[in-house]
Amino acid sequence: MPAPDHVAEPAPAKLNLALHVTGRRPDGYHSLDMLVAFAPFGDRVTAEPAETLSLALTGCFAAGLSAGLDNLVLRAAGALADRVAARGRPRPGARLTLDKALPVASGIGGGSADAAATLKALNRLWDAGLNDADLAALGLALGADVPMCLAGRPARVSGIGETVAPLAGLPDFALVLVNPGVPVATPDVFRGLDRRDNPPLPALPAQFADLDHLARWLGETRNDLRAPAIGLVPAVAEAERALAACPGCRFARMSGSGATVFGLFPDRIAAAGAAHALRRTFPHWWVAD
Ligand SMILES: C[C@](O)(CO)[C@H](O)COP(=O)(O)OP(=O)(O)OC[C@H]1O[C@@H](n2ccc(N)nc2=O)[C@H](O)[C@@H]1O
Ligand SMILES: Nc1ncnc2c1ncn2[C@@H]1O[C@H](COP(=O)(O)OP(=O)(O)OP(=O)(O)O)[C@@H](O)[C@H]1O
Repeated sequence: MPAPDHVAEPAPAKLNLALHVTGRRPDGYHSLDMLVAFAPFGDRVTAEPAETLSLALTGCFAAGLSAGLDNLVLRAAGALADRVAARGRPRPGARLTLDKALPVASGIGGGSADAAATLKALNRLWDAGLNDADLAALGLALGADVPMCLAGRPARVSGIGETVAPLAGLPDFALVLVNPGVPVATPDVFRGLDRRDNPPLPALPAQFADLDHLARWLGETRNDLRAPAIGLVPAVAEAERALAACPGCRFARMSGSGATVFGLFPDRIAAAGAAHALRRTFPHWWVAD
């Protein structure tokens, strides 16, 4: 089969439905026990053949981001190009475009999702032949969230993010995401933790019967990064309260290290109604459904 001349990969927002900090390794990284899921929307990475690597940014959050070598898209592309070159092939290039729809440094893994989408896109464009385990190992070196973003489906995730156990499925729900517009640096939030030896997640049922079952189970869990994040950005608590008060919202919680808060709704009509009301009340917040 000839190599494709244009590859596009979605980079959906990652949600930490539950996040327990269970320890700290000698290198400073924290061991975590998490339930993660993915939104049906997010960024998008496209790749076309070219002599060298380059990156163009589009989308409503492009302005806040550098298109230089520090961008996780170019870091992922560079790491994969090195791997291809190490096998004796010429170092490949690509013209990459990142459509940045997710707010930056917002706890929904945008950079990690972009890195994962880039690895997948270029693995195909370059016919590089890396398997899922190779890609996950390469991805982990770019960010702890990249392996779960490569999997791209609901999972229990542990270690520092490298152990990804896909779940049979989650009940159907519709999502609303709210971000109060303040970027949060993940290391600052981990630094603010009072305790690092919390219990792991409670046992997962073989299957969740419905959204109310999932919401009850989530009620027994935590996001341990919530308190330090609220210490840095008090508006997270306001976003949680505003979402939880929307008609139909079954559960609301901060994702990752913040400041984005997700709300779970039974259907798209309830979610759209909540998003509309939130946009009117908080015109400066980012609201997605
Ligand atoms: C908070 C989460 O988003 C939950 O999914 C992730 O653990 C963070 O994932 P990420 O942004 O891809 O993380 P990285 O870029 O690897 O690390 C950013 C910083 O977060 C802290 N960090 C991250 C992951 C982890 N398991 N322990 C940590 O302590 C470290 O200070 C690290 O320097
Ligand atoms: N393509 C990218 N998208 C977003 N951030 C990027 C990208 N490339 C580099 N970065 C840098 O990575 C940092 C983290 O951004 P990101 O949006 O991934 O954070 P996050 O959503 O809090 O991630 P997580 O949930 O994994 O902690 C930012 O400081 C940003 O400058």
